[in-house]
Amino acid sequence: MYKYLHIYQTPKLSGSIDISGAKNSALPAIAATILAKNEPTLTNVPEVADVKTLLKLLKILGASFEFENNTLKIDTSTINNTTAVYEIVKTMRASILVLGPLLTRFGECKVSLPGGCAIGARPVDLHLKALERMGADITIEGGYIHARGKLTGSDIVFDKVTVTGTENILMAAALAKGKTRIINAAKEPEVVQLCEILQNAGVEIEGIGSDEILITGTDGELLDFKTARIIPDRIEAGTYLCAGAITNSQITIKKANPNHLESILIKLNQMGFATEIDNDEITIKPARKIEPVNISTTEYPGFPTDMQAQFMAIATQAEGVSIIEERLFENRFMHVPELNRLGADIRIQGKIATIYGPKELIGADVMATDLRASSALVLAGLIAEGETKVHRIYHLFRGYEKLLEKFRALGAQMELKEEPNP
Ligand SMILES: CC(=O)N[C@H]1[C@@H](OP(=O)(O)OP(=O)(O)OC[C@H]2O[C@@H](n3ccc(=O)[nH]c3=O)[C@H](O)[C@@H]2O)O[C@H](CO)[C@@H](O)[C@@H]1O
Ligand SMILES: C=C(OP(=O)(O)O)C(=O)O
Repeated sequence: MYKYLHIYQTPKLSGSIDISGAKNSALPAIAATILAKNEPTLTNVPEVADVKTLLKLLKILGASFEFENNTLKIDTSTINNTTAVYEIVKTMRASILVLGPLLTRFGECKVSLPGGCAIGARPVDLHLKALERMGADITIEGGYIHARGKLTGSDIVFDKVTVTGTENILMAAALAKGKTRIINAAKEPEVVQLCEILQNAGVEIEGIGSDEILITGTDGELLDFKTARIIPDRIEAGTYLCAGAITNSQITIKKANPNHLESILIKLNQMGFATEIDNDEITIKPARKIEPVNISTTEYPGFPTDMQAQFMAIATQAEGVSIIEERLFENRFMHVPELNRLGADIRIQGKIATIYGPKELIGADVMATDLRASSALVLAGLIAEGETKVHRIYHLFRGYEKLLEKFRALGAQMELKEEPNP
């Protein structure tokens, strides 16, 4: 049997929901526990498929953990295997995050080379070059990255800003001998949280939140982790705000961090939606007229690629022509043909999507292709006349905790249904 999401048209949403911890912060934070001498505790960890996949990988490596009520207590002192197998890595690219910590702690590891995925080729060449600069000997054998050697601090210049690349080098540098300078580092809030976790565990780090980070390694000494609370998921927060926007409703998200959502809020405001911030709560209000928008995805603090698909769904309802440029991933428009199946008029030319709005959407069968493309289809399904079935829904559960519960709390009508494999 396989599951699909059956969505009934829901003209208006209302009410409020809590935002979960960020998947993209939980993953590096969990990988970093490989560097621990104690048993670290992480709170506000989202119970999503990607987190469970990473924990499965750590268990295969020999770690043990308890994960209950969003609190993770993990013991990595028992790791006795340093091979991240293909069977796990193929289901989650972020498994590459164990490369830096395994190598720096054990001096040797094998990590299956992540292939391309639905949104692009996504090479890891920058991770590998940086580790080589730090003294690693890296070969690719039988589809595996085989890394060996003791790491020493070095100057790393990333040719492109890479989030998991920066995270891998931060973790590798934490136990290396000497100082590592990362130039052109990623500044995403998730990178900042990883720096803070490592700093609280005893690693000297300067330049946190800037594009130049200086890490003084402990020369092999394991770290004493303090309990850390995973930051709110800015992409989940943005997605629910988009649900308010596409249905032109007033809803409130709680336990969010508005500072991490600036570019998203600005674009919602430009589209005519007022937003009100009260500490960690954000309320979105209906627009008198939904205005078209121009968006170009870029690194933080710019507009996130992980919100591109959701804004495209809203743009189908704007009164005029919107332009969305995807600058990070070469294949991140897989939702376009599916939105068009629902009645949207979106045309792609290279990195640019032109969205002709407003168009009345009509329910249909659509196919989820990746995590955020799936969420855009759910948003479109809310306003599509009649019923929409979103297939291959497992993508969504990689990153949205309690998705059905949260949408239902806002008044949406949707259910998970099963049908035999075709
Ligand atoms: C688990 C996690 O945190 N995932 C996020 C992370 O992915 P991820 O860390 O994989 O994305 P990167 O920041 O590395 O990718 C940015 C760009 O650099 C390129 N690149 C990257 C590494 C490399 O070695 N060579 C190379 O060419 C990529 O193909 C892409 O075009 O940041 C992306 C960009 O904000 C987000 O969409 C993902 O949700
Ligand atoms: C692209 C994403 O995740 P990943 O980098 O793990 O594929 C995402 O969270 O939108």
